[in-house]
Amino acid sequence: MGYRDKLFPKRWRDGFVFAGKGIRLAFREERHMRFHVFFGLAAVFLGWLCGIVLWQWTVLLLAIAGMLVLEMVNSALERLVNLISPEWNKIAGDVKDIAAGAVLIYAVFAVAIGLMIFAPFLWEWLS
Ligand SMILES: Nc1ncnc2c1ncn2[C@@H]1O[C@H](COP(=O)(O)OP(=O)(O)OP(=O)(O)O)[C@@H](O)[C@H]1O
Repeated sequence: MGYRDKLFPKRWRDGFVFAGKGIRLAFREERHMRFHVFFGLAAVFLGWLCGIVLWQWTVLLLAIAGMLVLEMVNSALERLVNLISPEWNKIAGDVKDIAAGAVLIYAVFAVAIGLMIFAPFLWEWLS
């Protein structure tokens, strides 16, 4: 076993490679994922512009990461449902709807968090 394999075993490296593949796939093939990445980056830029403090960065990054993760889980579930049940099936539809509902709930809270962090800065700029 080489020095590199001892430090970072091949199965760990493979894990990162597969995860990276999944992230690229979601970004390339899922429109909503690109939408969330765009708004996440816009929020980070706005945070930098406004000079938000550490706790605000923490909350903002948690909200963005949560949104991206949830969207990816939703996309994975959609694909799994399409694989298992390509025909119409009530339970298959329920699974997709519940997962989509979870994304919507998170998105509403993420927007609320964004407003709570940035509204005071926007208010100051406007007044
Ligand atoms: N196999 C199925 N059986 C029953 N209902 C389904 C099935 N597939 C989809 N549906 C219903 O149609 C809706 C839309 O499904 P679809 O696969 O187009 O997902 P989507 O949310 O539009 O995906 P995308 O994120 O790619 O736009 C689901 O939320 C569900 O209500």
